[in-house]
Amino acid sequence: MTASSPAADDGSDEALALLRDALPAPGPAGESRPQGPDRAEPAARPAPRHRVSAWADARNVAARAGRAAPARSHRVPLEQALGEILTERLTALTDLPSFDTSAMDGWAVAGPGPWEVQDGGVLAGHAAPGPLADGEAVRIATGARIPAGATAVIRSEHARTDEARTQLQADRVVLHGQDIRPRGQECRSGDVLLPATALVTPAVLGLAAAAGYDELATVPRPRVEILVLGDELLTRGLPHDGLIRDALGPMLGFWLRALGAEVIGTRRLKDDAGALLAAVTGSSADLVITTGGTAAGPVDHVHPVLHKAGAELLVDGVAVRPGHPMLLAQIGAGKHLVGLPGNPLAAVSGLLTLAEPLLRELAGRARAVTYTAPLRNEVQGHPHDTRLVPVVHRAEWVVPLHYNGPAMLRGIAAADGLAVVPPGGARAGQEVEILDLPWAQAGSGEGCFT
Ligand SMILES: Nc1nc2c(c(=O)[nH]1)N[C@H]1C(S)=C(S)[C@@H](COP(=O)(O)OP(=O)(O)OC[C@H]3O[C@@H](n4cnc5c(N)ncnc54)[C@H](O)[C@@H]3O)O[C@H]1N2
Ligand code: MOO
Repeated sequence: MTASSPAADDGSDEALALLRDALPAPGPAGESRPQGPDRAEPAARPAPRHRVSAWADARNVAARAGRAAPARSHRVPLEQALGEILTERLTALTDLPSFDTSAMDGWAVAGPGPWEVQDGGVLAGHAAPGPLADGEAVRIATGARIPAGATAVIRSEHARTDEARTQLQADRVVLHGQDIRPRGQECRSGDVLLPATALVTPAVLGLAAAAGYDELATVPRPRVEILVLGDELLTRGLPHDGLIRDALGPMLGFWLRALGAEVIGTRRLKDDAGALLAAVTGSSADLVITTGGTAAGPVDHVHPVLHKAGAELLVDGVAVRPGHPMLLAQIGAGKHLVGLPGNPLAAVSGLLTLAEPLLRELAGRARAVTYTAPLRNEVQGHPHDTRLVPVVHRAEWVVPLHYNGPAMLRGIAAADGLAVVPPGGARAGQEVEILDLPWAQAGSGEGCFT
């Protein structure tokens, strides 16, 4: 990396710690150093069981698995369709507006002025008003029906009545049809408003309601069950006696929902192969997510359980740091399991590498437009593997964050996204692909991460 920060040009820089992988840093930051064949590794490490997939290939396999699942559609009340993808075109069920309507509060007038003011007035949502003859005017509210015979609306501030309030005079020229929204101005019944494949946003819900819909046909959110594995995990209080807090249970459900999933449950299981087998084979979810137990330790049960369950491993290890033991398996017809490594940032890496493309395709969503941004600082690479490194946006740059070790969430919690650093690393100024976090906005990410 560059020896000194070149970018002490904004107030936040002191809070931005740069990657120091090249330094022999002791302590927690040292964990961010890539582990690989070039580095000293425990002598006891077993030989790899299989060929790991390249990072981009693994994502493609996950996306293909999602695309291969049978197409699904359901019809749900509008409010339940938010965030889902339309499976049918949104066709107007009515003209919009559905009647000639006043665009302003004022007077509906017929023919040239001055006009004789009629009794009463026309309000939005009320019964059809009586017709106007030439030379007549009536008070009218925005959104009210235009009386038959009316030729224009004059805004209240552009006309005056005499003292007796029986005669109306305009202050300016009145154009034929002014401030009248004609029926069908926005669409005619049967017009296609949105294609199937459109994402249902709050604005789409509004349009659908305006166009007469009570329900929408959409791709159901893929149903996901989360199994958090580990004897060492606590759900409350401070770590003690070798026990630690479960950092994944509180995070994954919301993250998966942001990725388009319906989370049907989060269960915590002890390191017990039988319990895991029963949970995996008994789950009704489209996607089971496990955390931990993916490696080859004495209580790492995911591989043996998948074998016992007759699952087909589609991805078994990915050349990415952190997260390389992640896996994807088919556990039944249209049913998948993503095994996330237990180290929390490694689990995030697995979530974005395998779960995101799979869920995206199952939910019928389009792939986010990929983009690159220049790194403000050099990032040391792994010799063979892709690295995913938390970054924040700063002006036109992305700045790599410290505390990016596999067991750390401090970097990612302050990040806007993850930089995809190719094997071998990336120079300062080099363009790298950025995976945005679902909630990130460019320029956010303040926090203490030095
Ligand atoms: N001999 C080898 N050992 C390890 C390798 C390897 O290649 N050879 N890979 C390492 C890497 S890299 C990772 S990542 C982990 C993956 O391990 P597992 O998926 O089997 O996960 P666990 O062993 O269950 O846990 C790892 C670590 O994470 C902590 N953890 C687990 N769950 C949670 C949670 N819900 N919240 C917070 N922390 C969690 C757990 O306590 C461990 O510290 O394997 C390495 N080992
Ligand atoms: O590097 Mo592991 O894959 O800690 O995540």
